[in-house]
Amino acid sequence: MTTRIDRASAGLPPAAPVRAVHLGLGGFHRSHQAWYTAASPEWGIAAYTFRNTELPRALEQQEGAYTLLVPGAPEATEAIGSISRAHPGADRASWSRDLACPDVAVLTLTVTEAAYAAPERDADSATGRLLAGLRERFRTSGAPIALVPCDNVPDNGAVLRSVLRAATRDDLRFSGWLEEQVSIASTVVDRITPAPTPRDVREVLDTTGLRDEAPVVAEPFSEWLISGDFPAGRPPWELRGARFVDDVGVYQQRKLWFLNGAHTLLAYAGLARGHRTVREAVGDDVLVEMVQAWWQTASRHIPIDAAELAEYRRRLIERFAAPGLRHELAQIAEGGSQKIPARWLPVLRAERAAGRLPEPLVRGLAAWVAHLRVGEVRDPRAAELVGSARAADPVRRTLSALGPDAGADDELVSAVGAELATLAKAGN
Ligand SMILES: NC(=O)c1ccc[n+]([C@@H]2O[C@H](COP(=O)([O-])OP(=O)(O)OC[C@H]3O[C@@H](n4cnc5c(N)ncnc54)[C@H](O)[C@@H]3O)[C@@H](O)[C@H]2O)c1
Ligand SMILES: O=P(O)(O)OC[C@@H](O)[C@@H](O)[C@H](O)[C@H](O)CO
Repeated sequence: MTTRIDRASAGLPPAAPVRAVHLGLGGFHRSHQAWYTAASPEWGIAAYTFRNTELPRALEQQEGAYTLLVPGAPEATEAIGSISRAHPGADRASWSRDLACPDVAVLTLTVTEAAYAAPERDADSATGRLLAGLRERFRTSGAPIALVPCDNVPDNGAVLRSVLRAATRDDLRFSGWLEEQVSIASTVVDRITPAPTPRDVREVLDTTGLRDEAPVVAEPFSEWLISGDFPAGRPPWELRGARFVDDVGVYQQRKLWFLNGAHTLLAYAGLARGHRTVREAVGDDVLVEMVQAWWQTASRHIPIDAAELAEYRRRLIERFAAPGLRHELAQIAEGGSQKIPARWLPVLRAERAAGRLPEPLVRGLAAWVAHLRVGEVRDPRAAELVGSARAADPVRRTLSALGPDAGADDELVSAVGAELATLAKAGN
């Protein structure tokens, strides 16, 4: 009979009082924000999923305790105890109570790129839930709070602010309170955290001797850059290396273009070449050459010192090739319509403005269209995109969905079309 992880079996202190709330409890929150918060025993998190009910149930049975497994760095594997309570998103009563509580100083979010795409008024959307909770706070204590979006979205703080403004413009008192009392930080977040699998449960049992139904596996590297104010205080995240900066802009571009941009290239081009994981894809010289060419192209448009970028690129290849982390290309390929605009388009536009056709992106876009034609497509716009990619003139129609300028660019459409034909001939 194996022992299940809980606070006592993991040697963790009792749950701390809740002073932070999280929306979008998934793998990344557990490997990143909860790990940073775990350095301080005074800050407990009440974490809410969106639709998942299994994860909060498992965490509640474990008193919030879970294992962060770090392959290749056994000293970094640890039991995390910063989640004091876990709730399904449908638990609206607790959500309202937590957000109304003046002791709660911080609300972090990992709600995927799609959640920021439009000002959603639907009560079940991330924005709807966020607004319902903030309205309760406004109605009760009115205490200040800081929102900390942690999704791979450029200017995530400014984007969240404009989503909230658009959704509340008809309510002057509430929107005035949001402007005055709700601070919104911008962040760059980084820690490669593949979607958890049943295999992780077995590995944790082998490593720690404890049964854990909610473990998470992540790489040793972690980064968190934050710019913004915390009017009601915050956990001392800097104890684990978070950095507070005036402006995250250039670091955001570096992360989104170099890391995430390369991931998205590897995902579509790698799947087309029969690979399944990032590690497999960076064992393929053709793909590494394409990623290096992408980085070379992106380097032209980012004001970071060449030596620093070279070191960043070297470390990325190391991180992508790390053994022990099974990062599925299919997972990264999900939601391309939400990811490509942030990861590739700024560089594509800058290159086109300079009269150049960036070869790695031509290949990446062709691989994306090929994926939409034959792959298992998971995307909030799947029906529309699959329809476009499988109709006549697929490249123009699909690129138009990314941006009208891309679809109207004859030279780009023709180059992507030629590449798509080459892929089709090669049997993909
Ligand atoms: N996994 C990583 O390596 C990583 C690294 C950096 C940033 N991120 C960011 O974190 C996000 C979550 O990643 P994850 O690995 O935790 O994924 P996950 O699938 O494990 O968890 C995602 C969470 O978001 C919720 N969610 C999904 N769609 C939503 C929506 N429309 N509105 C609100 N919530 C929604 C899910 O229910 C779940 O609670 C990513 O989308 C990305 O922006 C992830
Ligand atoms: O999490 P997503 O789906 O936005 O993107 C997939 C990966 O590119 C991403 O999770 C990276 O691994 C992560 O951003 C590294 O910090």
